Amino acid sequence: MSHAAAAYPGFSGSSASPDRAAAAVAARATDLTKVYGEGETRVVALDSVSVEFGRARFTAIMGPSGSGKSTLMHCMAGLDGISAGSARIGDVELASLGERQLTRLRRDRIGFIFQAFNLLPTLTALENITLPMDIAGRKPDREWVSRVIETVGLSERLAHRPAQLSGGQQQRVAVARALAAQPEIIFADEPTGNLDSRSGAEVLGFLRESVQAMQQTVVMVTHDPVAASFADRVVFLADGRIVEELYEPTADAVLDRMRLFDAKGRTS
Ligand SMILES: Nc1ncnc2c1ncn2[C@@H]1O[C@H](COP(=O)(O)OP(=O)(O)OP(=O)(O)O)[C@@H](O)[C@H]1O
Repeated sequence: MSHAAAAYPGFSGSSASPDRAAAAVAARATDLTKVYGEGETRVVALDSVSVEFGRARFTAIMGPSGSGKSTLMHCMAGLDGISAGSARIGDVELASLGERQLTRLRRDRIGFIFQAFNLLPTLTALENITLPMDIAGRKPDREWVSRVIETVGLSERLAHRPAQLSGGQQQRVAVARALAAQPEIIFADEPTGNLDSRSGAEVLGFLRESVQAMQQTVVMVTHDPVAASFADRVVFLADGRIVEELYEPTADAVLDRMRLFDAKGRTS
């Protein structure tokens, strides 16, 4: 049993294999470079990064603070422009889109889960879950939404407002909100950063379940080796470059790699 399976009862473990990585690609960066500032304040946050995020796969992005994790996610999600190279969601080249087209793409094709749950306090759990679809003028697929709500265990809490929910429950609402619209890809930035380990494991279990049972694609930035062990694959960044990948990671294997990079960082 993997570490993830031990941490999350009901979690059946990953059946993914590296072979499946060659299957359909949900998002792809090619020689993606992102530079912030100029002159003395110039920072190369991403240095010619090429990476594919497979469909119906759970990928974790790890690396030391400042290595470019959030930048990679923001560029791939169309939240930040790129300096050179290419970032695609499906077949769509993000740099070719205008601001309105980008907004529509984010709304219609991408789901987001942030460390701060970003729920609207005046809305109930159910209203928060269906809000993105309401804004997009899309009719929620009731059967699907019910399945998502059941999967994340919120059936008894739908009329509650965020303040009446625990942190773990609030993040489950955020997960359900991202899943309900059936986006092509979900980007999660430290989704368990504000949760205790048990709630965190639950939320990660639901994300894992959404990949396995619902063929959702998830890309998650995390510092936590246990969180990363729920993924099919871990991509390690250092100084804006991809330096390592790990398939079917265990928390121990992730920790080992992190120690290795720390040691290299100190000696280089
Ligand atoms: N808006 C910005 N303006 C200038 N520099 C930035 C900006 N955003 C990020 N950077 C720089 O780009 C580099 C990568 O930052 P990024 O936030 O992607 O790292 P990270 O790996 O997500 O870090 P952390 O784990 O601390 O969140 C850092 O050196 C950071 O200072």
